[in-house]
Amino acid sequence: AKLIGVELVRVTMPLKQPFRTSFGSETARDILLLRWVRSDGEGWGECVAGRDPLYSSEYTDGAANVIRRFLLPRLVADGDIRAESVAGVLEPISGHRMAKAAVEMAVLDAQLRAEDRPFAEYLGSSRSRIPAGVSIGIQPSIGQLLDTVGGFLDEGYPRIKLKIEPGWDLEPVARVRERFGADVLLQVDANAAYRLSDARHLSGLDEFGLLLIEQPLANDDLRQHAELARLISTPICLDESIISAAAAADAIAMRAAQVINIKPGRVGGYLEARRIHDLAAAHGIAVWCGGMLETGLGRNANIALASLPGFTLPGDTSASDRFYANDITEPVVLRDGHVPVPTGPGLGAVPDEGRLKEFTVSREWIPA
Ligand SMILES: CC(=O)N[C@@H](Cc1ccc2ccccc2c1)C(=O)O
Ligand SMILES: [Mg+2]
Repeated sequence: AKLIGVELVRVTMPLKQPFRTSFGSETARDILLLRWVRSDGEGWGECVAGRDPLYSSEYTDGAANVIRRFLLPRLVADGDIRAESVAGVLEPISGHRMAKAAVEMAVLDAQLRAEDRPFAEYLGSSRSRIPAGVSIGIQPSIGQLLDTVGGFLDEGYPRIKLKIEPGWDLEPVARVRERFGADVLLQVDANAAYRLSDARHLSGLDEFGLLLIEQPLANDDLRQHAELARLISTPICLDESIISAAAAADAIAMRAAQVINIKPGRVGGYLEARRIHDLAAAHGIAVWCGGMLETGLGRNANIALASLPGFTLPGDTSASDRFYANDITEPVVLRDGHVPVPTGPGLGAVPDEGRLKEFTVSREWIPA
């Protein structure tokens, strides 16, 4: 089918509460969406980059720029690009994985819709729903943390993740354990806030029976994570460090990660994400699907990916209303601690025109 053109749509989604991590606090999500228009239909992609380059070196304006100037021209030149070819065609462009992932996602959505195929069927997965975890930011006080945790447990979330940083780690975990007991599935995410010299301090988490500690050290330091893994008993999970299947192979071989958080945007797309799932499964490494405060577009695609069998731990695939009062798609809803795997064609969701309009900041049409 012929490519007619691509539309870059910038939306700003206000968060219900500020979301604070060790790298900053966010009150709204600045998101770049792509509408991939073919002669036989269209597809949507979502770029997970933040407005500012804090979680990673990518940022929303930069992604829009690299897509407009370097990624689209190469794909348009190809004529009738298929999703499975996008990564190869874009390989000469160095980095920009989140931007590349957004483009591949839009191509994949359009392709699957044209074939009337649900993403889960394309992946060969069969679960109809998956358990959903929830990520809780650093709170202003222990009291507010306990209220927030209690609220999400009351909603039925089967797994709680707490953001931690130096000065907000042992006590919050101890107080959550004290209030909610030892059986709650509990994990922490440091977003690279610690150093190897903090190992003794971090071993203080070992008594709390956490599922894992996510990305305790610097994004580019597998060796130090392997050292830390010998000094603490809490399993180490990597997020920011795992930027590709090759990086996952290194982390597994070096024992720098016992668990891997898979984020399609971070690794360059859903097809690379599946390769990491397959690699981890071959090594007996558990994976779960991370979140980037996606709209229902990325959220539904993540849920379909997370329905693959190797995703054995609940991911950050919370309901839409965890972050947003209104989503730009039909909201993802939590039921009995699970979210449904989308069954419609493509990646499973389309924007509601009215909602999209409400949050749109700018639209830019790029003819093929
Ligand atoms: C759900 C969760 O904890 N996500 C990320 C952190 C994160 C949080 C907020 C973000 C906002 C804009 C861009 C990137 C962001 C990444 C994580 O697992 O580490
Ligand atoms: Mg993380």
